[in-house]
Amino acid sequence: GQSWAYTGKEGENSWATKYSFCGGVYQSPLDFHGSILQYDSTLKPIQLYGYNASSTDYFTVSNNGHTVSVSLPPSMYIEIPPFRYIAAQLHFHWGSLAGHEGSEHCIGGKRFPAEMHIVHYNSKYVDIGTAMEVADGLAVLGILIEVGSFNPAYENIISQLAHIKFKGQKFNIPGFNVRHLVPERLDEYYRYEGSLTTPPCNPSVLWSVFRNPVFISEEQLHLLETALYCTDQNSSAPVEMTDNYRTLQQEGDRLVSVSFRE
Ligand SMILES: NS(=O)(=O)c1cc(-c2ccccc2)cc(-c2ccccc2)c1
Ligand SMILES: [Zn+2]
Repeated sequence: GQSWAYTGKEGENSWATKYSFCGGVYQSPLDFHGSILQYDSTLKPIQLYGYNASSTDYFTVSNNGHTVSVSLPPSMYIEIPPFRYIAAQLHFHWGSLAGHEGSEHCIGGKRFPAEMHIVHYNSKYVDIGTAMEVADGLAVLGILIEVGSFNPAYENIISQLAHIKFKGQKFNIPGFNVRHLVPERLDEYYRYEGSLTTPPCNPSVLWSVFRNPVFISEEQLHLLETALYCTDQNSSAPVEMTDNYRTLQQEGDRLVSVSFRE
């Protein structure tokens, strides 16, 4: 489709001219801060199914010019009663060597080094394109990423980035257990109604952002921040893929439900 970027003429302040939802309501990401949080005792632990993909399955890792995405099999899904949401793909948002802060959601004003999104669509819709167009179509899991010790699960993806340095490149990798990319506590998360954080910014996402971050090493983060380009292999003006996160949006009259007390 049309082009957009995170900086320059086609940066996020111009998204709304080409993608009207981006200037609309219920936009994401948000900063999870005291005054908009509300404890909700009815929020149950997120239920993951089929996340332990077999190594005979394969995932396709792609550079789409804006992020690195990993295709996921429809045998993977989550249940958020009363609906089942089928996995589609996961992808990342990160910063740069300069800033090292590239998460989209923030907690109490703290931006994390990076964030991973696992995108699912409501099984009541025939396909993801249809689901994107309706308010209850998508459910995205947000995983905040902190710097800590080396993470072998994330290495499954990070070790492949050299194969997809340029826009349009894809590479198949053996399936692995995606559960190991997700924090331990599936019962502690922030929940709100929001949107895609990239154009076309459809307000069709039920967000669940886990309270606890996962950890990757400084070297793994450095690779994520330096390996990829937004441009294709033949470009005469290569553009590094960094700072691919959207700024914080207005919560409007929205509250964010939290599944934990303190
Ligand atoms: N950040 S996000 O979670 O809101 C998101 C979801 C989906 C998405 C993916 C499949 C089905 C439906 C929605 C795609 C992107 C995206 C990121 C970079 C470039 C282009 C698209 C981002
Ligand atoms: Zn995302």
